[in-house]
Amino acid sequence: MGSSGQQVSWKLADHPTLPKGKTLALIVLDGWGEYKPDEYNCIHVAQTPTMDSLKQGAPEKWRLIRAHGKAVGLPTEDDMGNSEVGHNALGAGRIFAQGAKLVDIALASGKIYEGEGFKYISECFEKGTLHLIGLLSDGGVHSRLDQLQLLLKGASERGAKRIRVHILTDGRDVLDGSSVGFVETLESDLAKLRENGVDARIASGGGRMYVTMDRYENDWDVVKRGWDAQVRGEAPHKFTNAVEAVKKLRENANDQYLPPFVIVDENEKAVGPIEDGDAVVTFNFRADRMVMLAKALEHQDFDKFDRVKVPKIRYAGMLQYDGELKLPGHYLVSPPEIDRTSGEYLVHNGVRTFACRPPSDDPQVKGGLMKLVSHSIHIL
Ligand SMILES: O=C(O)[C@H](O)COP(=O)(O)O
Repeated sequence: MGSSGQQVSWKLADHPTLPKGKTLALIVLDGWGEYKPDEYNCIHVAQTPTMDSLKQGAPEKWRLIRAHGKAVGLPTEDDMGNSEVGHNALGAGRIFAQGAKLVDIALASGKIYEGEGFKYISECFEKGTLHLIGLLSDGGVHSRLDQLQLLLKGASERGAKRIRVHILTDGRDVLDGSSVGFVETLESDLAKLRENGVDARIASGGGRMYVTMDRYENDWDVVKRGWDAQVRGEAPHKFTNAVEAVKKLRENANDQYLPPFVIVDENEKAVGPIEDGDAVVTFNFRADRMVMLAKALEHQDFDKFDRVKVPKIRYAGMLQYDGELKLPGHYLVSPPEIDRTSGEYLVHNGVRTFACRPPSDDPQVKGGLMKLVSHSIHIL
């Protein structure tokens, strides 16, 4: 069965030019591409004799494929590619809307508010606080500021009376230093919500590479630093204003590595630790750097660090981040369902495959290009 529910044949026609019985290699070069040949293009400027000889040796066989924008299921042509969308798109044979686009569609249609995930968290709006945790930038790789803005508006219009945003500054998918502008924009949005009677504030923050957004279980201390600030309201730096916090902490660190901070009131009390009865949404659509926090928020038997306090909350991810682990159990938008990948076709047609990939790419690759199928050998 295909994703449309129709019976689809697995049979592949013989390729018009590729000979049968010969070995074929598919090699993915991460970060390699062609663009305007100017002095700022490092691949153009570098000595690349092997690639040059491949290109010049058989120009009739040389093809360029797009790895960004609409060709890989992103919302616009201005969206840069990244490893997750590339791994999902390669070998799918069709264009699937990726997380960023699925969230855009769900927000534009309002369907995000009709889904099970939003209903689940909104049960807390009457008595509890809505916490939004995620990357604050317009990079479009893990999250987008305009999606956060729409979610803030939509949630407050649907009953959220007290909102706390826990920000992670970027400087990796966007320019270093841009964090200040993003925090100013968010602060002005929150001020407008306050004018309309919603108690909305930034509660904590830190740089994405030092606070919360680790990946592949590389360093749980990163997640712990975020947990202490977001859940316990504890951090080495305390400020009464988030713009001031980011400006001050940038004196000794760039956006990616800002140390954790909490926003406190005039009595030095944190304004927004996560408490029993609260709702939490992690608003990144991309999975890899949110899975670890999702585990800490959701798993009863979590043992990667001492959480000290484990509030009884209702938690939803922007998307479900791991389909196999069903993590998190509640989410606002369903992730792309990528089926019938090229790897599956090869197996169904009796073509033996050998796949070799870095273990770090596992969560992304297993959904797309090299979806694990029986009879294919995978080496990590
Ligand atoms: O998470 C990161 O490090 C970047 O935002 C994207 O990196 P990648 O797409 O190359 O994994």
